[in-house]
Amino acid sequence: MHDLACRRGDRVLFRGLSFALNAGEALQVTGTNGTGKSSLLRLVAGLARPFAGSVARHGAVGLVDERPALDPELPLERALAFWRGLDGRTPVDLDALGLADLLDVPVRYLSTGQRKRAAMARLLGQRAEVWLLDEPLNGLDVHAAALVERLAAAHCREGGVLLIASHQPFALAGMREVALADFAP
Ligand SMILES: Nc1ncnc2c1ncn2[C@@H]1O[C@H](COP(=O)(O)OP(=O)(O)OP(=O)(O)O)[C@@H](O)[C@H]1O
Repeated sequence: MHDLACRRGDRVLFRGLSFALNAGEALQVTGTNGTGKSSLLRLVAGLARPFAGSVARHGAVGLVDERPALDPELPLERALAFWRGLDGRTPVDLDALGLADLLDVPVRYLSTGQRKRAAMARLLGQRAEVWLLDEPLNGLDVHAAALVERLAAAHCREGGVLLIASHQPFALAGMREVALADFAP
């Protein structure tokens, strides 16, 4: 991220944000509701264009936000199979994610935490080098939250890059933190 600025509607949310993440590094962006955390992830993902500055990425990007890209009408197994057809057949431990007993349940019936875990399953299958996690612990019970923290640590150990947007604490050794409010105009 180089000298990045973000505008939504007629308001500039932040400006002058520069940051570099190398392989294995993690950064948490913090800030109160509406400071622009999700907007920043969308800029980094390439889903929105910066008002100023630029983003450069190396490697594939996996974004997990509150909208899992899983067909709500399909049973979970088939919704995940759709992505396996595109992402490749990386084995994902659905048991560890607490999803093994839910494979016949339509995605629209999954609880908030179950949907989040399903989104993590898809992310793991994607094998993207860059993980962008928007409020990754939202809706998760303590066991699932600890699991996601372990998955994030493993991702970084394997040389992945991690950018988290959250106002909640996320336990990850060595993760740096930046407060988006410091870049308000
Ligand atoms: N398409 C849009 N047009 C205009 N304003 C928008 C648009 N999308 C988001 N915003 C505004 O941009 C601001 C930042 O939104 P964003 O979702 O990035 O914040 P956030 O820090 O992730 O908040 P939260 O902690 O509530 O998730 C909010 O005030 C929001 O209303």
